[in-house]
Amino acid sequence: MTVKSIRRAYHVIRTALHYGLDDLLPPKLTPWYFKLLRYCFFWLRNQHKDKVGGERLKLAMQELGPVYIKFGQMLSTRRDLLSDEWAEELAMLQDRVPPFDSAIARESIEKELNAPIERYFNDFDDTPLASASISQVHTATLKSNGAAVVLKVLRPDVEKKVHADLLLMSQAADFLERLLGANNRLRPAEVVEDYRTTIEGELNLKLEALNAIKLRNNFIDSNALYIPYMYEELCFTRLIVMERIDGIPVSDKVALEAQGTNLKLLAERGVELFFTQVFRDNFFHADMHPGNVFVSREHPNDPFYIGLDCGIMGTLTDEDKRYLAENFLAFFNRDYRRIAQLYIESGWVSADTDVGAFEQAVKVVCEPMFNKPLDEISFGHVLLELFRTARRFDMVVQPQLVLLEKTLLYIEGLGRQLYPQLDLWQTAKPFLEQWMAEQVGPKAMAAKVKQQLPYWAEHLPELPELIYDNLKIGRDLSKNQNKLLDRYLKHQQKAHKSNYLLITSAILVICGTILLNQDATLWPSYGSIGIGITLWVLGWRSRPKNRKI
Ligand SMILES: Nc1ncnc2c1ncn2[C@@H]1O[C@H](COP(=O)(O)OP(=O)(O)OP(=O)(O)O)[C@@H](O)[C@H]1O
Repeated sequence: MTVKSIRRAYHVIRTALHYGLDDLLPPKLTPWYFKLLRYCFFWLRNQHKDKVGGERLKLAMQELGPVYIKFGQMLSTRRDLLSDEWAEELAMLQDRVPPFDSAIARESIEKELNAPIERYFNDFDDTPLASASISQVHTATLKSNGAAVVLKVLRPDVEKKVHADLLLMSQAADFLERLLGANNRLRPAEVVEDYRTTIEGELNLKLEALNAIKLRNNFIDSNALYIPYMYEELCFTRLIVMERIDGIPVSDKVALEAQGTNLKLLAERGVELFFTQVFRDNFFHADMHPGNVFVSREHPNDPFYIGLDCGIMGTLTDEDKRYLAENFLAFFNRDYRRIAQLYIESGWVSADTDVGAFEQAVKVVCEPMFNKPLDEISFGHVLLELFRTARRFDMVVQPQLVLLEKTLLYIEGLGRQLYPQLDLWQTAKPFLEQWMAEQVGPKAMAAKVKQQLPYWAEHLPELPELIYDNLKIGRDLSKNQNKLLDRYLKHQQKAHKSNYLLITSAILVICGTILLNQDATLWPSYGSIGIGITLWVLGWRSRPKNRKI
């Protein structure tokens, strides 16, 4: 421990005591050394008795600086952990920090470029366009083609500060974990680990640039989302350069209305975008707060979103996606047993969970939602309630699902804010239905077969040998057995050989037919069908003639 980290630890403890955060722990979880600490710092203690717990936590985090502010913002999205009042209080934390000296910004930029700014840029503006806790944004124009760009550069020493604060946070979380016991639902260590992954991702701007390039390519032909062009050759870990955009902040409804933006279309496109990113591309922007989303100024009748800051992206496994889609469909069918089973099948809750009790708990939270008309039901809210319930059954936190739930809640909130009559179910249904159809329809089967063809191509030649080896073992075993057993084995050998040929022929014919339907090149399809038919004839001829042994 360095002197600096001891001083920081003291600052954190003093702030916590000042806002009476220790009082928020249940009395039975207050060990003697806590009491001693309170006694030693009695003059500092709880000067904000009049304020509620959430507000006290918010003020303390505000005072502790950027890393804690970002942590508070992240906590505010964990509505599966916090009550709505606490979450709303923490969501008010503002990540506004004074800009750092432009001379330092210049120095950092030149260090990354390994050249003076003037070699690549004209009109570099020393006054930053925006300044946040992790980075600062400056405008300039590219010397090579005069394009308007922005330079995003990390704050000096931000990595060191983040890591020092993260270390303290994880120590505090481990300590709390011990106080609360193994079966606590708050899981502070897990929450801090989650935060570490997020914030460490934000410290690597190159990663943000690569995410933006991928997302831009996914939506290159889209009329719903635009991602600014990244100048990849000028992107590094501590500096990225991208096209400068000119849009209206999505939260500025007055400006959007003033230019006659089609808000209904815009709201629907938001929901469409979310489902396309999740279900089509499996790559979604997971930090869609208002500062990162803008709306195009041109063609207000055909508006599109402009997305910035791709530092936090989410992906789901194919299984997670399927369970998720099935969860929604089971919810709309009011099939609560299926929901409970899905949580167990997916491994989100442990296999020994009492299905009946879980089903009941799900029913209690979901059933009242149907008191509203179907089009008013929020998918994000459904997920949130399901996760809250599942946590009571010790759901293992799935960070990717929490990201998804948080993004969904935000997109739906945004959609409703832009166009209060937005019919979420009608907008989302085609995506879910199409995706489910693709999962079980002939297309999905063809895709699976295509995916597995290399495996079969590799292992099919080994099959006869494997079967032969198996039979040989059987034969060796039977050498000393009686004749009947010998005859039986011979019969089985023939049957096995014939079955193998018949099954292989069926696989080849099915594959060939599916490939033919998929407009694939003709020769592999016909070849596969031809070989299939030949094997079928061989298999049929080699089957055992006598049914009796
Ligand atoms: N390509 C761009 N064109 C125009 N303005 C931009 C561009 N990129 C960023 N900005 C401006 O800079 C602000 C901060 O950018 P960005 O969100 O990428 O930074 P950040 O440090 O990650 O901030 P936060 O932590 O709040 O997300 C944006 O809200 C926007 O106003």
